Amino acid sequence: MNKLELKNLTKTYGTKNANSNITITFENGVYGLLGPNGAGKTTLMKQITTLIEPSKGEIIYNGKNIKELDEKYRDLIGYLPQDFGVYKNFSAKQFLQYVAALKGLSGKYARKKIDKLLKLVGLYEVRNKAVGKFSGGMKRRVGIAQALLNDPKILVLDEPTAGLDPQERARFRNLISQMSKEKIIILSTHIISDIESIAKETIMIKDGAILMKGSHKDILLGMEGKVYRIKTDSENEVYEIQNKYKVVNIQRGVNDVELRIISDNVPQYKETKAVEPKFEDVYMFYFDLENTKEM
Ligand SMILES: Nc1ncnc2c1ncn2[C@@H]1O[C@H](COP(=O)(O)OP(=O)(O)OP(=O)(O)O)[C@@H](O)[C@H]1O
Repeated sequence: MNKLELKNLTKTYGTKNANSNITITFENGVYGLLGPNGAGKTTLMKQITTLIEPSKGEIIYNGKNIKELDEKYRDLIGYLPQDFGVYKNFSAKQFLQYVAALKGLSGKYARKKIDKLLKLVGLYEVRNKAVGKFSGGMKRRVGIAQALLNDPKILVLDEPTAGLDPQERARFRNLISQMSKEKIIILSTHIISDIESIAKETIMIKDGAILMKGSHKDILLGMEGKVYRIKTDSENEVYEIQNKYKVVNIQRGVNDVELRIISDNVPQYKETKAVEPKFEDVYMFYFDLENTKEM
């Protein structure tokens, strides 16, 4: 069994809540935390990894409070922080040996594990090269390898795909999917396509609180009948539509303009068509469109 329950987690700094009343149950699989900068994702991840103590609420792992489990709980965690740094002069292998030693792993077991992980993240061939010479994506992969050294049951990845190119991102998604059967994997991202392809459940966070959570399908269902495409050749209408509705996308053709909008009521324009919601619409509806597109 692998079950992690967050109950009413709240973190207060002075008069400000970095998060409040977060209640979620995680079981094996990938969970995506989606939200704009400052929404409270990092705070939540640090609470889960015990780096931040909640001001209120509790965390229960397999029926036991993690305060009681203490070291036993920390041994189950693998964490890739957002600001993960590596020692530039170390080779990938030396760096992993160093982290392994910090985690209390040594000898033949550690050596075997390190080789296995270097192969898993595709860095075995360059294992003796200085990490300082690695690309951003390669450094991120070293970060993922170090998070996996202790065979974690709970893997927490803060913005793991930041700075990865599309090929590296695809590789990363495959890696995560392969591991998700026997682990709880919690990852935060701004990138909708990360969530669409691997998360079994998405938790949308805004201003420190959960806005919505559910499967991709459940979340899209909530937007059913709210997304429309309007075509017009009148600039006045474009202006009016932009003022009246949340516009997700706007495309200018030679003779007309096509707008993708979100509305609770059917818009009354000549060329209006209801369309299938996409995850991007959901994000736009609740947050803003900035930072959501794959770079
Ligand atoms: N040590 C602190 N003292 C005061 N306020 C803090 C502290 N840490 C975080 N906050 C505030 O709590 C809120 C949530 O921060 P958090 O870092 O969890 O957001 P986030 O969603 O992870 O954003 P990002 O993606 O930028 O890391 C922010 O408004 C932030 O300014």
